[in-house]
Amino acid sequence: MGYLSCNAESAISTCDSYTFSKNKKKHPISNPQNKQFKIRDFCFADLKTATNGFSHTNFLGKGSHGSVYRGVLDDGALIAAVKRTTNHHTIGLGQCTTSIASPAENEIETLSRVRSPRLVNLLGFGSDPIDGRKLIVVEYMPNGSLYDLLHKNETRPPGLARRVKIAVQVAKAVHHLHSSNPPVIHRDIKSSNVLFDGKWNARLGDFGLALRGHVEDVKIQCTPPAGTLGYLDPCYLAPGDLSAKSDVFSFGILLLEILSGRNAIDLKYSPPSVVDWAAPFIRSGEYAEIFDPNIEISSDNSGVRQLAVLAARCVKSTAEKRPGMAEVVQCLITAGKRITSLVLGRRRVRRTPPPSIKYEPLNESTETVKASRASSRRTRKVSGATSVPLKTKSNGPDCLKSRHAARSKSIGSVLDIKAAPLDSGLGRRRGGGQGLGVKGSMVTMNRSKSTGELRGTGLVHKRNGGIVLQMIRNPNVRELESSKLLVKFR
Ligand SMILES: Nc1ncnc2c1ncn2[C@@H]1O[C@H](COP(=O)(O)OP(=O)(O)OP(=O)(O)O)[C@@H](O)[C@H]1O
Repeated sequence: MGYLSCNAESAISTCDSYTFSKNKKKHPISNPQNKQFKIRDFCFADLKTATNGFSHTNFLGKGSHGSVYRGVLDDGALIAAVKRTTNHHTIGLGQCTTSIASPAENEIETLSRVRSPRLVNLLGFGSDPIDGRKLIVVEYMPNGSLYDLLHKNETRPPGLARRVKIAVQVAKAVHHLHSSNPPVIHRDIKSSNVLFDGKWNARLGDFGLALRGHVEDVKIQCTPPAGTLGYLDPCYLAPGDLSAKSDVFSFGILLLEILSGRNAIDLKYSPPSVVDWAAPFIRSGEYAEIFDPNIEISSDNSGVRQLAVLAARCVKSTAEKRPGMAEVVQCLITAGKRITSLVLGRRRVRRTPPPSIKYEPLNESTETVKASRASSRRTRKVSGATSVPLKTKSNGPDCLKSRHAARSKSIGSVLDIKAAPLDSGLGRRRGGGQGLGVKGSMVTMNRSKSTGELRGTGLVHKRNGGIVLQMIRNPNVRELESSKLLVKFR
């Protein structure tokens, strides 16, 4: 994808203290945040040998500013990625004043000042003695990019817990940049710039467009907007519009991409923009709709709602209304915990058979009922409705007789459902349920101890060959979210 940037060759540089200076690179740069680490000035011949003469076999990929090669250095002790830039074009840094910074120079300058286990860190640099083109040597990421994982993964798509873990790691990377002094605004957060290290931890890379400095600094005030289409903050139209919140917007797009598995701009969808596509679902509370249909999710999990709402907040059209990255990190961690606890719950349920639950249908014969929720897209769509179909394995007319008012595997825990005829002494009909015109059974629900939250009363109905559980308003349960069945109370 191309950059929206003003790469004016005539750009002139500022004399601000952060601009990369040719004089500085003669000697290794010590990193102020990690005094131990020295940025190395590699000899071109060594980099050429390390990459087998920039051969095809060492080729890792090509970006807008150059090709990347795997390099073996220090007699095999160091494996690095060597980015060989293809041209001298500038990223418009410092167009108000006097020097030209290429993306490579900018990347070296920025990365030599920040260092984190969440970033693809700079190891050193070099330059081609013939044409002076820069070579950037960074940590080698052997497991590809997040873009590949999400969009080119032919095997199993990553599950929700893993996606959230990745989102947390990227959010921490961005937070680290924003909280550096002076702050760094990445300006190009996207899935192809998130790479996986040897332990499959996500790292943020490609600092070609990054800006280091305070927003009021001359350099930032003079640098034209740049970024990748689809991720670019719509508020960022002029240099003076730039703030850390532009990164928050791009991160929000990335989060939507991670959750949905669709591209930031995807012509297979209508509308093609992931924001335009996801926003109506989130606005109407149909959070589950924005999640990748290839992964198991529990639409009634509060973590799911939290993720969707967080993504929506990050991509708000007003920059000031977007959260800061510290809040984003916290929110993702909380959501991740909720999701992980559910996954653990599900595993537990798989190992131990669910307890039998007494079910007393209208004919007063006692049946055992297991609670589950349908995981179909159709069912998720009903999340905003008054009642939720509880899909049973049998969809036939006899499904009421089938063992349960079921819950999908994705929910992970079992609901105790005790049902009794309306006219039995077990429950008293209150308010809801009158309009369905189907004689139902009164049920009381208690969530299993492992995850315990749901309590309420409802009606079981036979409808369209399936079972419908209609919850009746429980004055003690105020929030829809309290229900683990995504039932909207009347
Ligand atoms: N540190 C690295 N380790 C391993 N592979 C890398 C590394 N850095 C980049 N690559 C590979 O090289 C490719 C090109 O990377 P580069 O950062 O130049 O461009 P990009 O991010 O894909 O695109 P653009 O330049 O348009 O942002 C990437 O797709 C990635 O697969």
